[in-house]
Amino acid sequence: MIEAMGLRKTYGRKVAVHDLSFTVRPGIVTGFLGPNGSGKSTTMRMILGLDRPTAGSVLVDGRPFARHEAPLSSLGALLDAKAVHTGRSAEKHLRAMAATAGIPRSRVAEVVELVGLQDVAKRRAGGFSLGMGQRLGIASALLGNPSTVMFDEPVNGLDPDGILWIRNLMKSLAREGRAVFVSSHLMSEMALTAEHLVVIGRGRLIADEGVQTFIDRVRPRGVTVRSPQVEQLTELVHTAGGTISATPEGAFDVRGLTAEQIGDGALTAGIALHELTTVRASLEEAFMELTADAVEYAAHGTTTPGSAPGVASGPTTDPRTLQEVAR
Ligand SMILES: Nc1ncnc2c1ncn2[C@@H]1O[C@H](COP(=O)(O)OP(=O)(O)OP(=O)(O)O)[C@@H](O)[C@H]1O
Repeated sequence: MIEAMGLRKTYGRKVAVHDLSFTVRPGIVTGFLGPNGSGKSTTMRMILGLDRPTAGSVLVDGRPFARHEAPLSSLGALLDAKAVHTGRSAEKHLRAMAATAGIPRSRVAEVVELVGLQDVAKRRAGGFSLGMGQRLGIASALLGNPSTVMFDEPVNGLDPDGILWIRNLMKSLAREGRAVFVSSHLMSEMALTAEHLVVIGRGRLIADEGVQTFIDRVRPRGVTVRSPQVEQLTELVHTAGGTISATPEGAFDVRGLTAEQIGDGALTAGIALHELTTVRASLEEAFMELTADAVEYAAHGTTTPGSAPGVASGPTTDPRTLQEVAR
């Protein structure tokens, strides 16, 4: 478990991280998202004690990481997979790490198998491909059987097989009850992997909430409707102030009205509907919208003056209900 409390980091006059507070809980994958330069690496470095906070503090399992007697058993981290430039074999590299940390040798074979490096464990790690290096970095992070794992951009540069492997690994580490904290630029990947999100922009907290809650903060993209009564449907939508356009799949994309409004209006007007689906924003669309100007937004639960553009309260529409329109 990671608890950041009022974390702040300045470099000269540059404020890289502003009063950041969040918790990474056990048993779930928490995604750490933010545009480039938003302070993710700086935050991770402060968690590991590699950078000292200008203010605030961060605890790993209730203590600063540096104060743990067996740090590798509390937090395992992969910050830069390319950092493993070693002339040693993967096995020797892991054995040396284990010996330094007082971890039994038998654990080396376990992690080698866990990350699927058995066949190449005796090969020089310096000659590893990016994917193999990534696996070795993860093996190093898991060596101490830590209760918390933290990975910075673990899927960068990996092929689809490697990405799938990392996704499944993260989920299984969380299922084992570990706290998993992972940053990534790949939103579609995060949507599949993470249950919870910590989102920052320009060093400030934008969201600390479930993935679906985050997505629901932006307007749905529209409503997909199928109906054999095209003319009546079109008239209904236009009269209520919505827009309607045909999709290549033979359905209609309705904007400016909710599915409930369309459904109720169609019922009153006697229009048969064969499909009525709200199209939710993707995580990527929500992320782009909510981090577009990070300074304008506040963490969930706090307010900014006026309502932040893009933060949904439902589509704007004709104040009349569609039943009224249909009558
Ligand atoms: N050692 C440093 N000296 C001065 N400024 C720094 C230093 N490290 C980071 N910064 C600045 O702090 C801000 C946050 O950087 P950081 O690397 O933490 O962001 P990030 O979210 O990890 O970005 P990316 O996704 O591009 O890796 C950036 O503006 C960066 O230029």
